[in-house]
Amino acid sequence: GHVTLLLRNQAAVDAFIASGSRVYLQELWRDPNASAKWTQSLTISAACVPCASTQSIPLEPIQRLVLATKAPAATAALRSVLPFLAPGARLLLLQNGGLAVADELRRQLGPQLELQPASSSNPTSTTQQAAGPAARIYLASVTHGCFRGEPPLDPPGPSDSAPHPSGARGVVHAGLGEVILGPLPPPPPHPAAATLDPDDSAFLSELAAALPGLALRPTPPLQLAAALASKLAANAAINPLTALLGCRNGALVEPGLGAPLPLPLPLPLPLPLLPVTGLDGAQGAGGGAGGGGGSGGGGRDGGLPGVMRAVCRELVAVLGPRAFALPPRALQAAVRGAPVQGSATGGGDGDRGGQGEAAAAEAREAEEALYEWVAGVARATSRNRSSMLQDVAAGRRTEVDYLTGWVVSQAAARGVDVPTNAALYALVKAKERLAEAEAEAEAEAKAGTGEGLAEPRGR
Ligand SMILES: CC(C)(CO)[C@@H](O)C(=O)[O-]
Repeated sequence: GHVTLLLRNQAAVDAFIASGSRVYLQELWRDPNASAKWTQSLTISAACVPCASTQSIPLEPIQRLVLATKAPAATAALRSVLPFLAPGARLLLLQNGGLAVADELRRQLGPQLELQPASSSNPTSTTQQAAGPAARIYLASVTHGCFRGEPPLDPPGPSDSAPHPSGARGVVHAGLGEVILGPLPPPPPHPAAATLDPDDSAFLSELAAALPGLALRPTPPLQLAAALASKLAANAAINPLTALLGCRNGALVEPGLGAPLPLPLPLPLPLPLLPVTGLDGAQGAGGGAGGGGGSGGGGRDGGLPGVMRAVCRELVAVLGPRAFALPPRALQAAVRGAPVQGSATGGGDGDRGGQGEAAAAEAREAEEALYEWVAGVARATSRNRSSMLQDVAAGRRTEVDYLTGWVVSQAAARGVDVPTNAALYALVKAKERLAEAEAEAEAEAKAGTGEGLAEPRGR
């Protein structure tokens, strides 16, 4: 089919055309030594919506829209293309924080997209999109590792004769993950379907077959909601910490850096820096900071893993222990080397402690499994600079409102205390404001010296 790249303004369209109207791809995961070949797309037309009517490119009714903006821009971008959507258009939303983006869409574009509002008490539909001409919305949890890169100026492959212009748009696919993609789950308390309806199934299977490099997994709404909740946990635990500390993901789980040092500390200690009189107290009380001593787990609740664990614990308290896509209990227990206890979901015999105890045990298991999964994501992406770290470093608005901010607002609505998430949220917002103020001051300084107005040098 015909692909049109919709960009934010005419300047971006002009720049894309000047760069050759193509997108280049390097699949580094296939060949990790950087010599992997660049391949190029066919020529792609580009347009911007506010100026589309004045362009020579007629914007045909959009049948399929891939919305690849950051979370804070998603609703506005979708609103801008509403008049161009064909009846029954399929919209693929790829943002981090899919659950928060879905909430915002319901609030702001619900009537236009015929979405079931969160407050609706009519649970008749299991997929929340009304029958008829309304758009069909799909959300995704994406775990591929990608970043923008510029291909070298020489021709990318033997079939290409001419070098491309400088500034060509390249994407480096560094880590192979997957795209868990399915129909927008309905808002709670409506039940989400555990199977795909035939129309969605046919569309998603066709897409998966057409794009094998994306490892696209068609997923029913119920399982998709769980995958989005788990991904949210990874983003809420990893992104704020890496953005605040300016570190790569792996540092969060690195022993001795993120993770607490084993106690007692190996000698010799760096004694010269410590006042001799305070030594006993300092070692005994300060060493287990973070509550590790109380848990009896050799400091397992301390250090940065302790913070990530607290983020997971709070998420389980807000969304419930069954909201996440976690490995089956037997597998979790096997991984930890622990015997599987009686069912915590009720109905088991020997239910002496009553339901409260069973629920607490289930919550503890979910917290532990969620933390293990999140720590695994940090290890698997250890060389990554998280998207939030990159946003902060570039002075851009982060997605924190759609990740930690969403957790905090859901917690408030349900009367649950989430002190760790609340603190991380406040810190990232402060960091955002500081970066913004710095960028403004820098721009003003440049304008004052005329530096920002200089002609670009060379070509
Ligand atoms: C999983 C993740 C945290 C890895 O860097 C990624 O979703 C990100 O950077 O936002």
